[in-house]
Parts: sequence; structure tokens; C-alpha cells
Amino acid sequence: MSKNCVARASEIKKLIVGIGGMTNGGKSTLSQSLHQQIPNSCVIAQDSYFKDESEVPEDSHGFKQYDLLDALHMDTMMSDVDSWRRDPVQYLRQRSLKPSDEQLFVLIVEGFLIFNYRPLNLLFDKRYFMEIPYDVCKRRRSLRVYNPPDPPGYFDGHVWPMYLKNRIEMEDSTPGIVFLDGQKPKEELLSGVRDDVFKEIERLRDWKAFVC
Ligand SMILES: Nc1ncnc2c1ncn2[C@@H]1O[C@H](COP(=O)(O)OP(=O)(O)O)[C@@H](O)[C@H]1O
Ligand SMILES: NC(=O)c1ccc[n+]([C@@H]2O[C@H](COP(=O)(O)O)[C@@H](O)[C@H]2O)c1
Repeated sequence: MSKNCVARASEIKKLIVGIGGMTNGGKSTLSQSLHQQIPNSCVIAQDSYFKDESEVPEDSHGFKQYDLLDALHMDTMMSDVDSWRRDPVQYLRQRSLKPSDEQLFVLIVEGFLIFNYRPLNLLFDKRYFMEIPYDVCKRRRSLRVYNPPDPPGYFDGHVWPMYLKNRIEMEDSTPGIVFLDGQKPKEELLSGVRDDVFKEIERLRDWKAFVC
């Protein structure tokens, strides 16, 4: 390093972790637990950006096309991610979260199509994808009430075929995803990902930005 280079070890460091996965794979459960255990973290959930029912078109069988990126306000989601990237301290404070003195911030982004949206996918430092078998997914989904609720035949007529299509697109475009078995005990899933994220945090802490 040239003697004119300045070490900027105190600069704010940011880590963006993506928790993707199938519907009901356990994304929200894992993300909330990670948030509780990782200091200076917060969660942005893709579920919060669904368009109003009136804006979501139906297919020829009358099924609302919810399992497509077009059903989501991805521009709004991106602007929230960008405001965290610009100023994570302010982002946390605006949401009544208290930043610690630590200069390292972690954003957890969770959702079923987070790796299918290229501008967002490019930002992840770590990518996890929670998967479960068809019958488990169908059973968990049948116990959940969405707004609007799934009509009869929706899982096999829309959700599952779209999952298969979206997954092929994701795997074609995104190497390096860590696949997680969403049937493992919640505690085991949490400790595995948390330890992995802590390792990444340690790596970032040791890293000094040099500006020449
Ligand atoms: N590891 C797990 N083992 C068993 N059930 C789980 C596990 N993780 C989540 N669940 C259950 O599966 C359902 C869907 O979980 P959720 O986290 O809301 O999924 P997602 O956010 O991926 O749609 C919930 O009833 C939740 O309690
Ligand atoms: N939140 C909503 O407005 C809404 C409405 C209808 C269906 N959904 C479903 O949400 C699913 C994605 O969210 P989860 O991954 O949390 O299940 C999609 O499979 C979609 O069919 C959400």
C-alpha cells in the first residue's frame, strides 16, 4: 500500500442477507429470529409489497396471478432497500429500532421472489433459499389465510406451477445460493444461518477500507 493511502477502519459497513424460499418454507420465521439475534439488523419482507387485489390480473381459470413479480410493487421495495443502504442509522431510527455504537449493519431481505428480481438480487452478500417438499408446502399453505384467501384449486392451479417456473429462472441466473431444508427444526435452521452471518460480520470487521 502506498504511504498516501488512508485506512478507514471506522467506516460504516453493511451486509445484506437474502432469505428466499418457497411459499410457507419458513422465511418469515427464520428472518424474525435472525433479526432478534443479530444486533443492528432489520427485516424487509417482500410480502409487504403486494399490489392491491384490483391491480392483479386473473388467468383464464379465474386465478389471480399473485405468484409473479408483476403482482408486487418492486419499485417501492427497492426504494426502501436503497434508503437503508444510504443511511442505515436513520432507517433504524425511523422504525423505532435503536442502533448500537457498532458500525456494522445487517439488512435481512426475505421473500419468495427476491432472487428473481435482478436489481435486488445483485445486492445480496449472502443468499439462502428455504425449500420443502410439495406435500408439506401444500399442507402448510392450506393452514394459512391470505388476503384474499386462496380459492379452491389455487395451489395446484397457480402456486405450484409458478413456483416451478420461478425456481428454474432463479437457478439459471443465480449461482451460489445456499439451500436450506425448511423441515429441519427451527432452532437448527436459525443457528446455522446465524453462525454463518456472524462469520461474515467478523470478516467485515477485520477488513479495513483503504482510500488512496
Ligand atoms: N422449521 C420449521 N419446521 C416446522 N414448521 C415451520 C418451520 N418454519 C416455519 N414453520 C411453520 O410453517 C408455516 C409457514 O412459516 P412462515 O415462516 O410464515 O413461512 P414463509 O414466510 O416462508 O411463507 C408457519 O406455520 C410456521 O410456524
Ligand atoms: N399478501 C398478499 O397480498 C397475498 C395475497 C394473495 C396471495 N398471496 C400469496 O403470498 C405468497 C407469497 O408469500 P409467502 O412466501 O409468505 O407465502 C404467494 O404464493 C401468493 O400467492 C399474498
